[in-house]
Amino acid sequence: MTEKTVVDLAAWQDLHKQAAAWRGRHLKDLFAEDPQRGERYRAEACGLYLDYSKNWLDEAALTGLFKLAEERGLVARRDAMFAGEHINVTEDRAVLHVALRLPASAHCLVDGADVVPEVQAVLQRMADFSSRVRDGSWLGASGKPIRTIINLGIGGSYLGPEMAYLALRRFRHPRIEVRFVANVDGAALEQALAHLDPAETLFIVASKTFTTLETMTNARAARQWLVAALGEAAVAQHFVAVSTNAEAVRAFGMDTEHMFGFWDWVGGRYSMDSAIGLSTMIAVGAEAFFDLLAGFHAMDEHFRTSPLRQNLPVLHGLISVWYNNFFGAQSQAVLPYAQDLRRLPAYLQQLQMESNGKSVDLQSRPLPVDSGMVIWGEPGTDGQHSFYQLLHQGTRLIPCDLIGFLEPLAESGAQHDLLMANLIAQAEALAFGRTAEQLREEGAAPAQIPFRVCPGNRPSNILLLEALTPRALGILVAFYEHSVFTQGAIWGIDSFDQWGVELGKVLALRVLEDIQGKAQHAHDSSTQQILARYRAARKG
Ligand SMILES: O=P(O)(O)OC[C@H]1O[C@H](O)[C@H](O)[C@@H](O)[C@@H]1O
Repeated sequence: MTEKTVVDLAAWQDLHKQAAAWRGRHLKDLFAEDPQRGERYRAEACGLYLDYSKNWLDEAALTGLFKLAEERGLVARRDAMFAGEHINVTEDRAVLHVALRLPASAHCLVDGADVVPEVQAVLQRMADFSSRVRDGSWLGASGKPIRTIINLGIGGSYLGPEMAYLALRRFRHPRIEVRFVANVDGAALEQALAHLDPAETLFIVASKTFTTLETMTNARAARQWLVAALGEAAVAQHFVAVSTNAEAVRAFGMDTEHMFGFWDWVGGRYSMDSAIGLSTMIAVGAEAFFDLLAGFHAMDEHFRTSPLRQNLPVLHGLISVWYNNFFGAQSQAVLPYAQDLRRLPAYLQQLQMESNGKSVDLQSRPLPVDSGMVIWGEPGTDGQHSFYQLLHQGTRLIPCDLIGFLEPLAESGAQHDLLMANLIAQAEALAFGRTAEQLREEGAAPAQIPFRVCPGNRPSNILLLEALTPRALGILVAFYEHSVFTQGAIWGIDSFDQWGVELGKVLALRVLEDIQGKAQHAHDSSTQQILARYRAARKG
C-alpha cells in the first residue's frame, strides 16, 4: 500500500480550514477571552519551562496538530528511532545519538549488538585523556603541559563543540584554551595559530568521515607548522583524531592509539555528545561532560515517554509546522538572552536546516509541502538594536524562540534583571504591540502615529531554564533535536541524510582543476568568466 502523502491526511486538511478561519484573530483577543491563557499554554519538563501561550493557537488548533501527529505515526517513528531501526533509509543506517547519553547500565541494540559498552569505553578513554591534559601530565614533545587545544573540524565536527565551549565558559579549566578552525580559508588557521607555542599546543582532528577536504587541508597545514618547530617525532604527542574511520586516520599518518571513535549511527550534526565532544570534555572536565550527557538523556526520556500533549519537543515541532505549512512562515528566529549562547543559532542552523532541508519524501516522491524553515538569530539584547525592527513592524511572519535563564552565572549578575526584563518585554511587545490610541494618549505627534504603531500579534515561545549549566545545555539541545525529529516525521522525510551538500564539494574539486590548469572543463559562460578573471589575477 502506498503511504498517503501528508496533504491527503484528514488532519492536514482540517488544519488548513482552521488556518483560513484564523485570519484576523489577534493574540490580544485570545488573552482577553481567556484570562488563564498564560497558565493553560505552558509545559515543563526536566527543568525546561516552555510558555507557548503567545502563539496563534486555541484548543481546536492544538487538537488538530496532535491529530496530525497521530495520523502521521509520529509515535511509531519515534519508537523506531529509539529501537535502533534504520530510519535513515537513504543511507540504510540507524539513528541513535540517543544511545550516546544512555546510562552505563542501559542496553541499546543496533543490528543485534548492544552498543552501550562501546559508548562507555570511548567515554572512559576520553575521560582518561582529558584528565591527563587537564592535570598537566599529558606532556608535549618537549616536556611542557598543553595550554591550547585546536579543534580542526567543520560542520557537525565544529559547530556543537564551539557552541558548547562558549556556553560553558564558567566551567572551563583556567589553563586551557580551545580554539576552533573550520574554514578552509587559510586565515582561520593563521589566526588560531597566532602567538602559540607549538610545544604547548594539541590538535584534535575531528571528522566523522576523515575525508572532509577543509579539515584534512587544515590538518596537513597544522602538521607542517608543528613539524617545522618540533620535528616529525612530535606529531604523536600533539595530534589526536576523532573519527568513525580508523582506516582513513591511519592513511593520514596518525596513530589509531590516539584516536577516539564513534559510529555511523551518529549523524555529524547530532555528534557533539560523542567523541566529537573531546574538546568540550577537556575544557570542562569529564564530570561536567557527564552532566551534559545526563541533561540530554533526561530530555530523551521525556520525549520518549511523555504523552504528546505534554511533550515539549513535540509541542515545539508541531507549532513550527503550524506556522510553516498553514501560515506560510519562511523563517524562525532563535534569540538566546545569554551572551554565552551566542553560537546557538549557528548550531541550530545546521541541526535544523541540514536535517529538514529536503524536498523528497521517504517514498522518493516530491514533497508536496514546504519543509524546514530558515533558522537564524543573534543573542538578545544585541538583536534588539538591529533586526528586531523588522520583527515588530515588518511585513513577514517570523515566529521567535526567546531563551532565558533564571539565575545568572556571570559575576556581573547585577545586570541579569535588565537582561531578563528585555526578554520578557520583547515577547510582550511582539504579541500585543502598541495601538494608535495608546500613542495618542501618550501624546505622540499625530503625523508620526501611523509609523509608530506596532501591530503586535507576532508569535513567540519563551524557553526558561534555571542556569546555563552543562545539564541545562544538554536539555536544551536535545529539546531542539527532537523538535527537528517531530517536524521531519510530520513531513515524512529523511531528517538524517544530507545529500544536498555533495554537489558543491564535487564541483569545487572540478573547478580547482581548472584553476590549477590541470583540466579545462566545460562551464556556463558566467562560470567561465569568473574563472578567467580569477586565473588572470593569480598569474598577475
Ligand atoms: O565530520 P566530517 O565527516 O568531517 O563532516 C563534517 C560535515 O561536513 C559534511 O559536508 C556534512 O554536510 C556535515 O553534516 C558534516 O557535519
